[in-house]
Amino acid sequence: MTPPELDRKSALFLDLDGTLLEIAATPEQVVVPPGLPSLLAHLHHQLEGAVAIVTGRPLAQTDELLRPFSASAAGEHGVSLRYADGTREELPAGIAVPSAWREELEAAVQRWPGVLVEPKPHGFAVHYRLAPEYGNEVWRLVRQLVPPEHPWFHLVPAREAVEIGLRSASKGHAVERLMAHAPFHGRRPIFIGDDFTDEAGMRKARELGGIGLRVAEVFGGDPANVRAWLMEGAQRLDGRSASSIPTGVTP
Ligand SMILES: O=P(O)(O)OC[C@H]1O[C@H](O[C@H]2O[C@H](CO)[C@@H](O)[C@H](O)[C@H]2O)[C@H](O)[C@@H](O)[C@@H]1O
Repeated sequence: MTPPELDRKSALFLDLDGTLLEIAATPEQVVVPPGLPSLLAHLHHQLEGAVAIVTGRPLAQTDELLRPFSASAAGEHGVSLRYADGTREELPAGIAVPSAWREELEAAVQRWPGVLVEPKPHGFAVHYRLAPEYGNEVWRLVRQLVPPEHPWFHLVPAREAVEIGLRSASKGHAVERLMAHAPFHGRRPIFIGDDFTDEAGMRKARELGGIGLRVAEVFGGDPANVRAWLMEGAQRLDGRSASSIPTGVTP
């Protein structure tokens, strides 16, 4: 499948890790290509603000990574929302993975060298990319902690990781909420993602008359191709040459 052409009525919903950014050994080691924030800012200007980052990372961390670009966004797989006018929808701080579970996971990773925990304001991720031999044990423990029928929390499979997240949130819900507001309302949503949690965002984009693009299928699994497509879209929208876009982004 070839990706569609961006047009002035598009709205972009972009996942971060594995979509805009190459996967790194640990969450802290991701590298943001130097021109990416300005490319996003340029598209944001061209699409009158209809560009949102929809990520599993907390919003503060996302802003830090993409600084100075900051716009509409959903963090922690849809738990936190920020609209174009800066309004936030955020759950109370107390609605979070219970400290007993956090402590049990922190204690467990002491026995599993290379396994990392990533505490978030509401959720809690465990990464085994550096020690895949412990993947089964990680899953065994999180399944014990969070049974399938748990009313508030569920397990979110991720790339070489698993996260305990809030059942009530999803990237689909985030797309729906953002699409109900300016400047997204009335546009054609294009959701691009690479991971299990992105599927809900893609489904919602399709339900709302748009499209969902999997990085593996449409971009050969390579975030550089996603960035190149965004760059081409920006050029086409401008009717200008690549050199006139102040990004310096190299796919
Ligand atoms: O929704 P996303 O923006 O794709 O975020 C999903 C998770 O991404 C991060 O973890 C993943 O990327 C890391 C850096 O490349 C990698 O080391 C890890 O193995 C991946 O699972 C992030 O750390 C999580 O918080 C996000 O939920």
